[in-house]
Amino acid sequence: MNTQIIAIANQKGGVGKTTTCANLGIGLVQAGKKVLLIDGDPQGSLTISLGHPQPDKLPFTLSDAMGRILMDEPLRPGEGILHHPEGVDLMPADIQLSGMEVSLVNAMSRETILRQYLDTLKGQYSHILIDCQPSLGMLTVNALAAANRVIIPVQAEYLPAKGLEQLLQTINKVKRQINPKLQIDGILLTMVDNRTNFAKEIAALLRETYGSKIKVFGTEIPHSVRAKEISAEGKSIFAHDPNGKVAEGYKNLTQEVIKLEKQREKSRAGSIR
Ligand SMILES: Nc1ncnc2c1ncn2[C@@H]1O[C@H](COP(=O)(O)OP(=O)(O)OP(=O)(O)O)[C@@H](O)[C@H]1O
Ligand SMILES: [Mg+2]
Repeated sequence: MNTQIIAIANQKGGVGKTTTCANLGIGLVQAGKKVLLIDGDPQGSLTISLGHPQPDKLPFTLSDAMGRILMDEPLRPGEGILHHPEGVDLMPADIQLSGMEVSLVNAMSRETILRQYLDTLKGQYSHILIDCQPSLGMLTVNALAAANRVIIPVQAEYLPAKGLEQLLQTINKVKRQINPKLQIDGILLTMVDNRTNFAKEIAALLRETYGSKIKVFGTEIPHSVRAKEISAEGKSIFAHDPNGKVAEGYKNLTQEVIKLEKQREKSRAGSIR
């Protein structure tokens, strides 16, 4: 299986990375895909939002898996992977993962430990989504080194000035030095309040500034309290508010993501022919 590995990254906090990871992941499951989510944040927000309120009580988390790779120790097939009732698999994270940031500093091939871990799982999934922490540290670099695609959620409420530049620089550096396959899928506007023109202005500004280089997804995720409620419920927006506008947003995003990979496959096939 040609596994698509998508990092959901932005070093700015609270822009909708985790919400997007969970709901795009479950959206892909509903579209018939086999999906693994990786919680790449020591805060464990993705783990919590998928029904595990105390990640530090879990017997095995991403830091254990990466530790095995670092120590060259074997992993059992699927070891520590949790199954969510809505059909998605999850490699959880807890606060121990913050220690990994330190362990990696002096490790050999430190940028590719996560990639090596995912290599052991790849054949089993059509899609692996990585929820990044809000920083550009070693864990995010590991996610970018493992991925072939990046989605950048941007909260439509603020002008994403300097931060985005820095993120794009990091992505380009990883692409140049470690992972030439890495491609930016696009910028995703989140928490869009349609009562104001702000999102439209920001989208226009983003397209003007980056449009020639980076796609801004046609889908925008609307702001809704229903989206805020889901992390406490441990379920997706599709289960919590199936007919709401956020569910519709993530459904459309799922279709855009699938369309992108089909387009790329086609152009690859075309260039081989
Ligand atoms: N479409 C939405 N409408 C309203 N609230 C939302 C929406 N999407 C996410 N939120 C809320 O905004 C907050 C931040 O979202 P989320 O945790 O997904 O962001 P994040 O980028 O992962 O944050 P962090 O950088 O801390 O990891 C959460 O409380 C979440 O419930
Ligand atoms: Mg998060």
